[in-house]
Order: sequence, then C-alpha cells, then structure tokens
Amino acid sequence: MPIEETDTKVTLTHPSDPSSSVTILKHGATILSWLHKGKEQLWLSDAAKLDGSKPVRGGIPLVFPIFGKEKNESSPAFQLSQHGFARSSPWEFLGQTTESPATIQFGLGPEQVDPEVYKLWGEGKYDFTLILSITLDDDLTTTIEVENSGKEDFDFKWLFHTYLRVPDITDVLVNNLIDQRCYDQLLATEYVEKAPVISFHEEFDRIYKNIPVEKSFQVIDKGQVLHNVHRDNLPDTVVWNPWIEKSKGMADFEPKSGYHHMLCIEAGHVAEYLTLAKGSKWKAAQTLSVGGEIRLQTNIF
Ligand SMILES: O=P(O)(O)OC[C@H]1O[C@H](O)[C@H](O)[C@@H](O)[C@@H]1O
Repeated sequence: MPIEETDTKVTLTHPSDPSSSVTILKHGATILSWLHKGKEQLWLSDAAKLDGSKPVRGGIPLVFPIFGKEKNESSPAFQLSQHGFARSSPWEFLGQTTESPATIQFGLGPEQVDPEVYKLWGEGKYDFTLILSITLDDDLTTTIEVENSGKEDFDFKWLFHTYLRVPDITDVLVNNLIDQRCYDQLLATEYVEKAPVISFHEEFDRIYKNIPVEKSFQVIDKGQVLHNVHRDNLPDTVVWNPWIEKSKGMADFEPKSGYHHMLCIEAGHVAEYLTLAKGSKWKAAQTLSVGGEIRLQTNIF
C-alpha cells in the first residue's frame, strides 16, 4: 500500500521503492521523516511533541503567515506568536492527487485554526486556503499554494523550516551563498556573505536574501554531497544551528548534543512580506535531493 493513514499521521511510500517513504504528522502538516533508499534525511528531536501541544522540533515545520515575531505594532500580524499558526494547526489530509510521481495533499483554512489564534491575525478578517502538495520521487518536493479567498488583501511570509540530518555539523560545509546579502540575526547586522563555503563552529542564524532561484545549496560532508536544496519562487533562505546554549534552552530539543546532527536550511519568502490581493493565488516549492556532484554556482548574482 503506497499510503497508510492513521488518526495522526500519513505515510507515503515510493510506488517502486519500498525503502523510500515520507511520513507527515497531520498536525501542522509537518513532515517528520523522509527515508531515501532506507536512509533518514531529516532530523527530529527525541523530545519533539507529536500531540499538537507544541510545534514539532524537527522535520519540516511550515511557517505562515509570519516568520519570527512581528515587531511593528501596527502590523496585523503583531499579535501572532513566533512563526505563525500553520505549524500548530490541524491540517486536513486531502488524499492522493497523482500516482506517478506519487503526490498527496493537505489543506488548511481559517476554520481549522484555533479561533483565539485566528483572531490575532488582522482581527480575524482574512480568509485563506493553503494547499500543501508533497511529491515523493527520487527527490522530495513540497509545494505550497496560498489563496486569498476573502474580501481583503493580506500580507504574509512563508518558509519551509527544514531540519536536515547531518553526521556531524563540525564537518559540513554549505556552498553557493557567497556574494549574497544576509541579515545576521545574532549580530543584528546586514552584510554581504564573503565566505566561499559556510562552516559551523558556533550558533548560526542568518537570513540570506533575494537569492536567484537558479542557485541551489549543497550540504557537503568531507567532500561528499549529502543534501541539495532547490527553490522555486522562494527568494530567501535561513540557515540555522542553535549550537550548545540555545539547545539547552529548548525543552523539546533532545538529546542536547543533537545540534551536532542537524542543520536547518529554510527556503522561504521572509525578508519582505508578500501582498496577496483578494481572489489571487501564490505558489512556491522546495525540492530536496540526495547526493550528486559538487556544483559551484558563484557566477550567478
Ligand atoms: O524555536 P522555533 O520557534 O521553532 O524557532 C527556531 C528558529 O527558527 C528560525 O531558524 C529562526 O531563524 C531562529 O531564530 C529560530 O530560533
């Protein structure tokens, strides 16, 4: 059976390769696991809450309609909690849409969001439909469509908060971010990245902005490409590792040494808000792939 559904989860198995599968928690439509030819590609905390009491620490949580906390008091998103409500609402499983490649969909509308939370976004005046499509091929593609089905335009941000699994963070490099503008959230400073490859030795939290979509990022471990992150209509990418102190402060981050085995590369539209006019739609996607040759894309600005 390519699709297995329980009350809380859906697992889609590759139709011609039983060792490849993706498992999604209905709460938050959070991808918890992607097994590629038997090997787990995502990191999930041992203490992640899977009962809906907290967003999942690990996998691919979905960030909408804000990223982080909105600091501007006059913004309709000011009262929303960190990263918005998509990751903490129960999505509906809509079923399979194509067989080859295998695609399943999940949907979220205002009626599924906790009414107390929904009221905090523009006093509950926005109507929206989110459709998440998950396609399992040799790659894993997540496509999001946001529709403004209401009577008012609204502003939003979107991000796939992907926790990639790595053998040891101190050995990995990420390429193709050189010459991109970035905002360092720890230093609260904006500058142009000058490192040809990024390495990790301490807490890391940067928003790379307006990156040509032709550029893909590769996570390289001792000369070997582990992960490739491709983007469609997602100009920004957050790179995050909490390191020692921040991990200690997160109750749902276990084991505490887990920061060694994860790296978040988060494709999104977060540097600026997108305005979605009433009646219109916006679509974007992230594709994760495994292995391949090292590709340096330093000449595309
Ligand atoms: O703890 P969370 O709300 O899941 O956020 C986890 C992280 O998300 C993003 O990567 C942000 O850039 C970080 O600043 C934040 O700490």
